[in-house]
Amino acid sequence: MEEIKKKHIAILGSTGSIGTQALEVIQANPDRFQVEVLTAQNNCDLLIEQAVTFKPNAVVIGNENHYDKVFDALDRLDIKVYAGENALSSVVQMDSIDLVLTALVGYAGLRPTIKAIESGKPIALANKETLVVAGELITALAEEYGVNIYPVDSEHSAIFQCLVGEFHNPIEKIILTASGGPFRGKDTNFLKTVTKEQALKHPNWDMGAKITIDSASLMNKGLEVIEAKWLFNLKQEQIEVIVHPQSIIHSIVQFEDGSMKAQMGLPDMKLPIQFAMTYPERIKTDFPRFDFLNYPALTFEQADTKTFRNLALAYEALKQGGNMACILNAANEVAVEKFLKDEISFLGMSDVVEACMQKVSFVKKPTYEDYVFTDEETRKIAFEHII
Ligand SMILES: NC(=O)C1=CN([C@@H]2O[C@H](COP(=O)(O)OP(=O)(O)OC[C@H]3O[C@@H](n4cnc5c(N)ncnc54)[C@H](OP(=O)(O)O)[C@@H]3O)[C@@H](O)[C@H]2O)C=CC1
Ligand SMILES: CC(=O)[C@@H](O)[C@H](O)COP(=O)(O)O
Ligand SMILES: [Mn+2]
Repeated sequence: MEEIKKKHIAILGSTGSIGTQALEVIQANPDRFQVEVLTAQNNCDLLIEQAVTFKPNAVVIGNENHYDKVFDALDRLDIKVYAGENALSSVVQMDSIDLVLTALVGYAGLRPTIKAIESGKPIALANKETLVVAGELITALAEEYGVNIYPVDSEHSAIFQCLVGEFHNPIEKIILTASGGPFRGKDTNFLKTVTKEQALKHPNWDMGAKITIDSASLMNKGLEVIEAKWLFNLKQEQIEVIVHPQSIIHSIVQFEDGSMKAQMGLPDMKLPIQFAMTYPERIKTDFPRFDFLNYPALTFEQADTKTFRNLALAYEALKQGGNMACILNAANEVAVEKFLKDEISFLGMSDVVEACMQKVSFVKKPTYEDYVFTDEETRKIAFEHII
């Protein structure tokens, strides 16, 4: 039997929700994958445990204060240990890496993703913020370096799966499904006093804190609209959102003949993670299967963008173009962090985003340096707005 060449994977953010599920996929398929790099920001205990199990070539701990502890645990196993933000951007360039999974959260994903693309590494992209901040730059770079970006986000993986075999057929529109989050159907009066504990209870998905808050505020769907624009080269008018509380249909493509294709299954991120790592192949899994009889009703509703203003703000950022989505993202990252510390209210998050979109300098054709400056300026203005 022909031996399959193992794919050597770098996981940026291996200690998070996506990172740990990616490791489960790898553990179930040891003949196909080898872990090359693991990274974490603060969780050095889990990073060490993962490194002992998966024996990567190198690890990066973002917070340099943890370097000694990680080094002491892993050096004797012949695992290279690096620390700090710059190390992330260096490590992705290692010759031995075949695929970089960007499973870290937030703006921090941008620079390592650029460096990975410039080194010709295919990207399995979970870190949607990278495309929200700098979609134009990233897609241009990917084209220049001939690098594929495989979506991990469940909706975008669904679209991608619907497009397999259809890449020559123009898309009329796509429909991204949204669960509606824990506050679906609630009004502004109710939302005034909701707590982070309530917002962190997603009805269908178990995810990291930042994306869970984004789902509750519908910012996640706004970020996904922007992510879809860049991944699939669409106009804003071609991207719709529909609320589908069961999260079984993960998204839909409509072609120019009117035919619609949808991808469905139980809400489980291991499938999109695995598909991004094995494309174009599908490999056998023992993930639980969807049964129609357990879901007699799959339902759909209009998204309430008057109450959940973030989705409308994201469409507005997309319409304005330039660095506006970078402003939206940075303001939202500050707002979510402050909400998680009980320093602003749930509805206050949209106020911060809106204020930053009005106040931060607009740049029509941003360079990488402009994005860096915009991110910094927005964070300052967001903090001033909150104080
Ligand atoms: N979770 C999900 O189901 C889905 C997630 N996504 C996207 O995937 C990305 C990851 O999400 P998720 O796994 O939920 O997030 P988590 O918060 O669970 O994990 C984040 C990971 O990134 C690391 N990290 C945090 N901050 C930094 C930083 N500043 N620099 C470098 N690394 C950092 C964390 O390390 P440490 O543990 O040490 O803090 C952790 O490994 C996000 O962009 C999210 O939007 C998309 C679709 C679904
Ligand atoms: C699993 C995944 O892809 C998340 O982005 C999920 O879609 C969040 O659910 P919402 O639809 O509530 O934003
Ligand atoms: Mn998603």
